[in-house]
Amino acid sequence: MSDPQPANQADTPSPGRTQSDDPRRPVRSEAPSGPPPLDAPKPWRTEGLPRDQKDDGPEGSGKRPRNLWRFWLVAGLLLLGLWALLSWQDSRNTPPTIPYTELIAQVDAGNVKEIYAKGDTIQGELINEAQLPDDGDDQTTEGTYTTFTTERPTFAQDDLLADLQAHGAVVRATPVVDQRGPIANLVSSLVLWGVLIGVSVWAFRRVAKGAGGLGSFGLQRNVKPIEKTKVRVNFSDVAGIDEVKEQVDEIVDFLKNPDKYRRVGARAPKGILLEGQPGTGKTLLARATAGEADVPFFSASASEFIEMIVGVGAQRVRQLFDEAKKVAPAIVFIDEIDAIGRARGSSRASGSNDEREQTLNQILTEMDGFDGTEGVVVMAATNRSDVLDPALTRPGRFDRVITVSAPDQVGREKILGVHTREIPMAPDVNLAALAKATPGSTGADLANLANEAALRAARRNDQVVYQADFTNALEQIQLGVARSVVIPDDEKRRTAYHEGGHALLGMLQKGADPVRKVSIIPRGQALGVTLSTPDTDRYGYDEEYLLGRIVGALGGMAAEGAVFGVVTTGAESDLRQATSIARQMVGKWGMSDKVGPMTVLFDDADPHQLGISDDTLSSVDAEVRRIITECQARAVSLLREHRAQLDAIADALLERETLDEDEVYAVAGITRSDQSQPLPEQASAS
Ligand SMILES: Nc1ncnc2c1ncn2[C@@H]1O[C@H](COP(=O)(O)OP(=O)(O)OP(=O)(O)O)[C@@H](O)[C@H]1O
Ligand SMILES: [Zn+2]
Repeated sequence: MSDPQPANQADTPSPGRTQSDDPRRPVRSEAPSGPPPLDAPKPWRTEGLPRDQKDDGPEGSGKRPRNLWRFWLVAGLLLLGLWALLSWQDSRNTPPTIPYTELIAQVDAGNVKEIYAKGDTIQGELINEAQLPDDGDDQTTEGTYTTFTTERPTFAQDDLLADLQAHGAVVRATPVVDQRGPIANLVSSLVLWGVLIGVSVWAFRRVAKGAGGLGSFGLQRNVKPIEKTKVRVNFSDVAGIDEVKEQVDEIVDFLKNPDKYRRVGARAPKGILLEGQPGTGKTLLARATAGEADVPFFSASASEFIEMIVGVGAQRVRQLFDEAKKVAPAIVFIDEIDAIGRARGSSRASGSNDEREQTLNQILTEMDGFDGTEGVVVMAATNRSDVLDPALTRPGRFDRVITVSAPDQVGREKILGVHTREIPMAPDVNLAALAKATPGSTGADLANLANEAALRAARRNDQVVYQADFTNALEQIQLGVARSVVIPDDEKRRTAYHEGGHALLGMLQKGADPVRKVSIIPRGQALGVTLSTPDTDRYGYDEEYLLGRIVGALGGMAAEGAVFGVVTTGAESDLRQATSIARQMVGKWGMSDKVGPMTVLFDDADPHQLGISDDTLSSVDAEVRRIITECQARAVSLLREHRAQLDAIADALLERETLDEDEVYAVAGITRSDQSQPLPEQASAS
């Protein structure tokens, strides 16, 4: 799941659980052992491309085995040549073997210059050339010889040493004859060094290439080319974001009929920046644009560029654009552009700065280089357009920014429609109801929901998917996967009161999001869960609502305190959530008279560096503490006042473990109808 669920989820976790702390995107419901994201970003994507269309050229994915093969072939040939040379030299230099009696004869003739003996093997050199004896020994060769080798028979009784000395021959301990000629020695040492140096250079390059060029040798061929992809996704696969689709329509038209624009000297926008939270379909939209225009799609993830050694990122950018220009009209898509496009000096930039800047500069250079007639349109995606370097959004670069936001209820229904096209569904499936129950969900969340529902039917071996599959899948996604652990009775009771506290306060406060589900079945790290979601999509919140959220978040701890008089670790994430909302109220949304209407809290920056004084910061702390303390007092007093209702919910939870919306309101004796009055929708999403 790439995106938070629209759930105000209050739970009793063990330590270590993280929660979204932005109340505008109510709390993320974690499915701790949920499936991996459907579309995990890969550096170079290959999309739905039939095998035969894949560009699998010499630099394609088949590169690695091929180059290795060539390497071993060359190395093998070299070794073979060396071996042949050496044995030729050896054969030329190997002295002929003579009979021992011949040696004795030469010694007696005084013709032996020097002798080298090791054990019974004797080598030596004559003073004058002598005729080889023709004794039929197959080891002797015809002709004359000066150097020789021979074996001394073990039964020989002569005193060879005395004989040799008597005839003035030199007896040595080192070989008289060098077995290897000088050429062979030179060649073998050269080859040895060559191989050593070659192997180390090769290994170094492999390492230096990092992910880019594993297993290849040769630098230029190493920059991984871009998967050119024929896209088979088009606008019919993108739903619920019609206003955004309209904005890219013009680009589709330009890519389809570049001449129409060229004729009148009109230029296509060079860069389009798609901005929006994860999972809203930015990548999908870019691909669909390419699919709709029927042009090649080049996709790269910016974070991949900066994992390389310095210089390679820029080189790959150059290649990306070169490849695109070759087949223009085309779309170049750069995902996660904020990974390289963060404003300089920003604190959370990752990767080496040099590499980031070089890569970014290369992208800017490439974009500046277009005169708009090449037909290459650059699309980039980010979920943090606020941190981007202004150089990126200057005119002539990514000057068209399209915000892709989470779909509204109608949009969600359409997206569910897209993702259930291939799913056989029972007549009871009600996509509209599902869309209503999933405010804040993104396209990716909904795609995941549809898939999870289908998986449930498949596990049952069913032919069709029922509404219950969808609602159960949704529950699992929103609440987490149930765990089968045995919880001791007293802890269960405490959890029942803890969740009961959250639920009751959620139901009692005017304007709060309705409670949808309360459960004391342990899920993931949590011992229990209370889920509230709004009735309608909400885009902005008022102070009263936010205070209600804090009161509700503190409700679990307050209930445990009121009933058992103890504080447990179960409130950790509740406290984090409450604190986070309070801090943002004071530091971001101007909801404190003391601090006033100014921004003190910045997402990315240290307030000190921005010149916020310590005085101001400590008054923020004081205001946060005041808000939380007041909310806590309110939680405690509300629960005391409504203790009977709290007991009723806790008892029902102990008995049934999970209560749905109707049940929990019934148990508490609260009627829902007059509960929520939708707030006027505000357009400001940030
Ligand atoms: N508007 C939509 N219509 C249909 N399906 C959608 C839509 N939005 C998202 N999806 C589904 O969610 C998946 C993930 O979306 P996508 O990768 O395009 O999101 P993204 O905004 O690029 O996310 P990220 O920022 O994480 O890369 C898509 O492959 C698609 O299945
Ligand atoms: Zn809690």
